[in-house]
Amino acid sequence: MLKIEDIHVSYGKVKVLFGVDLEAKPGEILCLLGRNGAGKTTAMKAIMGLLPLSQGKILLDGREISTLPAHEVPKQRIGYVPQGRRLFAELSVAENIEMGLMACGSGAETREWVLELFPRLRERLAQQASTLSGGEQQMLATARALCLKPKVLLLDEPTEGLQPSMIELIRNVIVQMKREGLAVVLVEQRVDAVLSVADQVAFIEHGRSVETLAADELKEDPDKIHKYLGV
Ligand SMILES: Nc1ncnc2c1ncn2[C@@H]1O[C@H](COP(=O)(O)OP(=O)(O)OP(=O)(O)O)[C@@H](O)[C@H]1O
Repeated sequence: MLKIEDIHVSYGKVKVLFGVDLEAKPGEILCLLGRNGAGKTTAMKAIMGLLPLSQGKILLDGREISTLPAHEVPKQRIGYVPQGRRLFAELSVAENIEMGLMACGSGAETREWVLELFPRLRERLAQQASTLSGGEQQMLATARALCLKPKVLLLDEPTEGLQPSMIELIRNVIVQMKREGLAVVLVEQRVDAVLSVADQVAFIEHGRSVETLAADELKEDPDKIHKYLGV
């Protein structure tokens, strides 16, 4: 479904991606693992068209999307929950969801679907986003991305800094999205969390894809984790 082929990306003159290849398939969770600064977030931003590629391409269902302007990428039904959530802090929960729906012309049915996934948001529709707890903000950011009815969902460290009950809740939604046939790409630091949900694990080292393997293979060969992450 989503194919990233040999992408190279720079911030100004500083090159940070030197060849990243990934493939996210429907009904699967692909986890990106790598040390701090390896380039995981940069790869997600590049997929969303937020950073230009100096080499390589990104394809969705065989069609190149890396030539599209950034505002067209979500319309291809690629949902993105960036690290740090980026909500409209001054707006209410309902208004944040409305912004997500408007972005791609979704309606009441989609609104109902996301509120069923996150009942806690329904209880807080009038509350200002900035006053939500960290876990609730993560729910809202995820709900907003799901308003696109995405085929592909990119999540950058969605459980960072959350308490265990919230982590469990977010994790359940991610697994549910996989079951609904979405291709999920997840950046996650915690190896145990990766191994419990991932189908495929892609290691990125110093801006390069070094190895992608099935999560089951990784469980049988945990030395790889030490090799690439030093833990
Ligand atoms: N806006 C920027 N300008 C210049 N360099 C940047 C910028 N953003 C990131 N970098 C650099 O690019 C490299 C990759 O960063 P990136 O955030 O993609 O890594 P990461 O694997 O997501 O790390 P982490 O696990 O710490 O979130 C790092 O060396 C970082 O310092």
